[in-house]
Amino acid sequence: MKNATEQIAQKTFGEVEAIPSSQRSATGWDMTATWIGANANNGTWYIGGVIAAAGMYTASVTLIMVGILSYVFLALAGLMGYRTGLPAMALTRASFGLRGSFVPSIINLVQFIGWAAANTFIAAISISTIFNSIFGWPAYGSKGGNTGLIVGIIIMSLLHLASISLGEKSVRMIERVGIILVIIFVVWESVVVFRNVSLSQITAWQPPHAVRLSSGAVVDILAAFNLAWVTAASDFTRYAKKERSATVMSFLGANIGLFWFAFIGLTATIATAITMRAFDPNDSDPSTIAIKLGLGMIALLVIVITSTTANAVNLMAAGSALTNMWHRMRLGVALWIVTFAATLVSFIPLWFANFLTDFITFLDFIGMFLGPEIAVFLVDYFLIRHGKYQLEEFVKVDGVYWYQGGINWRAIAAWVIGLVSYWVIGRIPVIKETIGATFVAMAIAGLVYYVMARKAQRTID
Ligand SMILES: Nc1ccnc(=O)[nH]1
Repeated sequence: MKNATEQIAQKTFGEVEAIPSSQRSATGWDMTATWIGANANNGTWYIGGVIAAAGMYTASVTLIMVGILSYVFLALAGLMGYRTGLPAMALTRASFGLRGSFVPSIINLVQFIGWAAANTFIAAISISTIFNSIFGWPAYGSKGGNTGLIVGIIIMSLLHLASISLGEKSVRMIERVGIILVIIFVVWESVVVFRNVSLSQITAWQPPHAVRLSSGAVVDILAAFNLAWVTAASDFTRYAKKERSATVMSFLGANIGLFWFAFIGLTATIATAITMRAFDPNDSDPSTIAIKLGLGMIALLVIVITSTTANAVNLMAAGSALTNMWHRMRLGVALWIVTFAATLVSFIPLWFANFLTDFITFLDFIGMFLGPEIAVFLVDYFLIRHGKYQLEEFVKVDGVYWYQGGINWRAIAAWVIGLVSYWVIGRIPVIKETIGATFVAMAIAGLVYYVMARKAQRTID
């Protein structure tokens, strides 16, 4: 125990709260359900439709490989949260420095608000399409088509407010009911898809040359899509009772949600392209497909519910990032702020002609910023610190994680090198055609950080 003078002498920076094992209640099933719920939604369906532009074979092989690799990173990040009890952004204090962790925190705040807005907009497109078919409102993209979108955004935002104000329990309830509706809908839709076209037709279909996506482009799209969850992992796994739940179950849940929904989006989009004899990646919207295939009202329900559950995870992660920077703010208040911000951001695509282009740009930024960041904090925890962080150092000015003035410049440098690499490598044709830039940039950032951090450790020893 420190005496009073020592405590005054020891200056602190912010606050972090570790969840002790006595307060942990999340089971393996909760972890699986959280990550299935996170990925079993409209956005995943939509991304499945987007990668259809690479053809069935490239799209599905890439989907599986990138999913497995990305969610190994999710499991590793989840393990950090489980072992320490700390939220994701507080954990980056150890690698980036107490002050340096503001960089990952701001990125997380922006990207999770961005995701909530993207999912809201994707849901609003669906809602407006359904209003068009049921009430004859002008369709998305035609004159007056914004009315349906605006109503859709408002419906989604009210549901977000309801889900955060009622707290975690209500989200869990929505999740449980939602998953049953989703299963019914998805089975139904699969039956309709395969009644109209055969699997062999789907695998034989080739995208038109003008819109064809290379395999590297698909890797980068999917990597960004999947890695975006990694920086939220600890926010949830720190409540897990068992290590296996935090790691294996998160891994399984995220992959199940991803494969399940992206495959439906993929096959349904190709099926639409075959039956309509025209391919449009914007057709990947589930309700466009639902209506073209003769489904309707139930699609609306499923879309709204699943987007709400996914966004509950996004808003929680954004709120948590805000509290790492603004420690006097309670999580509840932070949640209200990020939810309002997400509502405002959801309206932005209304002013741009093509949501798909905006969305791909958003993913490009995520891959560039997050990939190298994830590489740095995983290398720091597992390789530099050998899986041990000292909890009491997380708030100490001049402590182990203070580095120079609160910033670990080595982490920042490795991260910047990683993101410049992403930018440069992504422009090399052979990379674009094959493995994509994201994982290469991660490897570079991780390696650079490892070398610099080891060198620094040796000089101290
Ligand atoms: N793939 C995703 C990552 C993060 N947030 C989402 O809503 N979706």
